[in-house]
Amino acid sequence: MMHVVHRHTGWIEVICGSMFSGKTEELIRRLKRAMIARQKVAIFKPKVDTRYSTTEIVSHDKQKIKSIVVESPQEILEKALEAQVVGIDEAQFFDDSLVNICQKLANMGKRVIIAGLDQDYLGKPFEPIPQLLAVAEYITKTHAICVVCGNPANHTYRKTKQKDKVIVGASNIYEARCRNCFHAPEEDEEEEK
Ligand SMILES: Nc1ncnc2c1ncn2[C@@H]1O[C@H](COP(=O)(O)OP(=O)(O)O)[C@@H](O)[C@H]1O
Ligand SMILES: Cc1cn([C@H]2C[C@H](O)[C@@H](COP(=O)(O)O)O2)c(=O)[nH]c1=O
Ligand SMILES: [Zn+2]
Repeated sequence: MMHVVHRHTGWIEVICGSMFSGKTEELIRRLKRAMIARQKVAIFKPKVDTRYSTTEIVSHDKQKIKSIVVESPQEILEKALEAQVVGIDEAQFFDDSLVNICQKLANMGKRVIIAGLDQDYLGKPFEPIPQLLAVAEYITKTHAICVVCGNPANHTYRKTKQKDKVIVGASNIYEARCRNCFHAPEEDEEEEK
């Protein structure tokens, strides 16, 4: 009879959705539960996001958890060697090398939980989240509430005319909108003509 040995495996979980949809709250919830179970947890966020704190991940509703600020995905790999669970917030601000690094971490037997925006303010896919969705074992799509009509919101509307893809901000610049109430800013400009 063949004897199959089941090796402990790691995996990738992605939490994605619009701004204000509860990605960070869900990430914090999962990480706190792992900590309660005395698992070794390492939490990271990119240097570009210093919105609320440099030492913590902070949700829009002020829930917090200690985190390490890193400049690159390679730094996550180096600093997560001892961890059983790896949390990464604002993953859309990392370059595409994050995908390979998360695969490596999962192949090392770690649980990797990633939160990030799946679309930018134009409604375009926000890399590297779409690539991470392709390789993840588990995917959670979170929804905010459309501030115009109250439907589930899958989009992030930018209230200013800034055109850079990356503009760090919160409700001062952005709002959650549903499919019906969202339109890309170019459409605003068309209407103004
Ligand atoms: N339009 C909205 N819909 C739902 N929650 C909102 C909205 N605007 C602000 N919030 C707040 O944002 C919180 C979610 O924050 P957070 O987890 O940081 O979201 P994300 O990481 O997806 O941006 C909610 O619990 C709520 O307090
Ligand atoms: C849509 C969009 C957002 N951003 C920025 C704005 C915030 O700093 C983060 C998202 O934070 P959250 O935890 O999901 O609320 O991303 C951006 O730079 N470009 C965009 O198109
Ligand atoms: Zn709406």
